[in-house]
Amino acid sequence: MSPTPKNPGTRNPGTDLRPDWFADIRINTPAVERRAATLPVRRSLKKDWQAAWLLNAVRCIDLTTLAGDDTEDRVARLCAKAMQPVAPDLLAAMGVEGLTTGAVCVYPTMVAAAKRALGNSGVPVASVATGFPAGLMPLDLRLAEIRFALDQGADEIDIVITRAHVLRGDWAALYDEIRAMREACGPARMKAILATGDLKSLENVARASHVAMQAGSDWIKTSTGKEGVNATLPVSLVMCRAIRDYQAQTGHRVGFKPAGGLRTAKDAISWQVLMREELGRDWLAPDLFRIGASSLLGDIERQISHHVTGRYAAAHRQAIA
Ligand SMILES: O=C[C@H](O)COP(=O)(O)O
Repeated sequence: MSPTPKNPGTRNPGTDLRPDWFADIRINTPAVERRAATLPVRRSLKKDWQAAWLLNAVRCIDLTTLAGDDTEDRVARLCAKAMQPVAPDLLAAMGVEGLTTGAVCVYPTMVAAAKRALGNSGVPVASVATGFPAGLMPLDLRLAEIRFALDQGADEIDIVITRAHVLRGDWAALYDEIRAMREACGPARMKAILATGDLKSLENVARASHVAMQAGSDWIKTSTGKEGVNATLPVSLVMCRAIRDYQAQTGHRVGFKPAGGLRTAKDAISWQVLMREELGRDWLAPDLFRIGASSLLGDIERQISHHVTGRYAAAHRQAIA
């Protein structure tokens, strides 16, 4: 029997490096792909049920801007959207109050602007760090970047791993690097971006997931959004099963964040079905589930508008995100 689960929101303290927990992992890729293919059609969600799942997706979104031309003004507009992600008239029609996104996610130099814009709304600011997106910088600079983001006020840190450690099977190097990042994060909760599109095999995805959790990551995240292939359902299924195995071994609950390329309301529902069926209802809340997305919210709001009014809103009503 698994150890008793920890409370939501508590940190994952990690463990010593335990390669024996993942060394023998073999993945049946066709079986994973078949299972993943069932998820988008697993539930035919209609009307109120569909609206409820879409509203839940909104509260789990890390509303993101990670572009070279980001400005403080753009970040302020993103934050306004995070605090009021769906038009007030639509929410009122559904009897919903106080809906925000799970967080906003920005580059370190934009954290202070995001904190100012969000004020005391309670919406956390997540900062990417450690040489996002490639991570190819000396470790001391990557750790310094975490400290900079924290000084600016970041509540959560999304780190990137050195893909070469995974490709060479150097699990000790990967563990030590993530452990050092976790220590640099202090009280801020940490998401480890595995950049799964760079990892070459589902076995590597599973092994990197285990090492990231053993090193104390509070969430594991698929992608930066900048790889050639970003979040996919097969990769997400493998990562969720690693989370389940880690919980069975330790009792610690680690969150999951698919990111990159999630654009449609249908995506938002498919990934929630995955969480519900593989990890259970507790993984449908922002403490344990985030969707990293820059443009998903627009389609969700469009579908919610259709649900409430019977019409699709004009694009200008969903101008941001
Ligand atoms: O972490 C979030 C991703 O960078 C967002 O990717 P996206 O722009 O494809 O939604």
